[in-house]
Amino acid sequence: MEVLGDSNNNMKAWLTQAPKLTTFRVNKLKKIEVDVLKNFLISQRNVLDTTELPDFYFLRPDCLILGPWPEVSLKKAGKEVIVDALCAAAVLRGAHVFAPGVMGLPVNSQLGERVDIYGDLEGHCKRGLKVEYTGRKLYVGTGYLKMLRADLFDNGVQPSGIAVHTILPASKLPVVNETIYSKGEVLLQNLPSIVCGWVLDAKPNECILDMCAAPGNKTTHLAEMSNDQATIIALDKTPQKAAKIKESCEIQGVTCVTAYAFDSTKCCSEESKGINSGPPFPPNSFDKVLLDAPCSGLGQRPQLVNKMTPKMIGSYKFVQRKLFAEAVKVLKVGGKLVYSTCTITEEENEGMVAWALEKFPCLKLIPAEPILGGTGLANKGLNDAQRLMVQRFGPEDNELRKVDPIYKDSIGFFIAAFSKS
Ligand SMILES: C[S@@+](CC[C@H](N)C(=O)[O-])C[C@H]1O[C@@H](n2cnc3c(N)ncnc32)[C@H](O)[C@@H]1O
Repeated sequence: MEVLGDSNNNMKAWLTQAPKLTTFRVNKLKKIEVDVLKNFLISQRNVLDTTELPDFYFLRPDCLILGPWPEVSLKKAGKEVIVDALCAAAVLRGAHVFAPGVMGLPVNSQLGERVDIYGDLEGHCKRGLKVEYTGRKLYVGTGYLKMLRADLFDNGVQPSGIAVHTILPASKLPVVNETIYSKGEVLLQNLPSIVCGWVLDAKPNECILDMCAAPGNKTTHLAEMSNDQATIIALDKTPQKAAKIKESCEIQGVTCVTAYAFDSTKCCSEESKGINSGPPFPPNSFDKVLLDAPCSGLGQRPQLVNKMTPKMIGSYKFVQRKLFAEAVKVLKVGGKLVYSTCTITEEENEGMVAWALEKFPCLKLIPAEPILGGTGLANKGLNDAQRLMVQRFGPEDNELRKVDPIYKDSIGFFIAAFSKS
């Protein structure tokens, strides 16, 4: 199967790098003090012994962009901590190293000493390695050791907490997360995911269904943009995931969301007593539906390792189609359906749009405005007018429209919008 499209070398290189910017979604329901971020960066600047601060600015009132450290470099410490590939990817995006991600640490390590963080690119490092790892590895950052081998490997329980306090990722992104604001004022969110909320454009008094909602990052964005005055129902398959949505709403002070654990492939039923009774729902119930579908996730960056087989990748379209069919049923006539994925395969993106337009004559593709990403791919089932209505976020050159570089440097993502007649 063709996974990476025609420009595969370019795409592969792009996918292995971290985005050059960090994006926060800003909670409109809370007041954010920008000085908190500034002071946090100043304290890091002192540790890094540099003079300039990273650039930060509001792209829109609900979207804060933070750039990399402009002039900074650290000498390697000469002592290696080996982490798994997922942990390494997180470090490149500005995270600390959490204990479960650590695979190897030299025996003579001391608390508080400077260490170089390396990602294991082969997955061959045995947990608890004491000597130098000789497999393929990538330097991803530098930090201070917060746990010793005894805490990490020797006491028989899964360790938790920060094992290495990252001070500078190899990507030069600031080490920052939402905990610098303690009351849910901001959330780390990839730029295309924020755009997805803008496309759905939740308004007060609208009745909105978020079909695949956990952990609730888009749900809470929709609630906040409606000023907490829409009626939002958020579904996810398992009770643990539905609990995550509730937790996100609590942290962010959102009250207009009701979350249920429910299989959205069955979310429409003629027998339903109405949306207030919970899922399933009657046909034609919602003004807007968001289907942020389960997908192969191949747009995630950086991807240092990907173990998905073509068979696994090809399996997602089946559940996406089932979910899509239910979305069409529960959407009101005149309503808006937004379909999105965080993957790059044409089958789950342009291919799904082409399939839906053929399968549901009541659907019309509409521009997924505000249009900020690139066009849909050519020769993948959409004509040029349709390609211009969808948004594909990636490194591709777009002969049909110019794309601001900021929207080309996040993760791979796709958004399409439909109306129902
Ligand atoms: C891309 S993630 C959603 C991310 C979420 N929209 C956000 O922005 O925080 C897809 C979600 O679909 C859920 N899912 C998969 N199959 C489902 C089904 N049949 N019904 C409901 N949720 C499902 C997964 O559990 C996963 O949480």
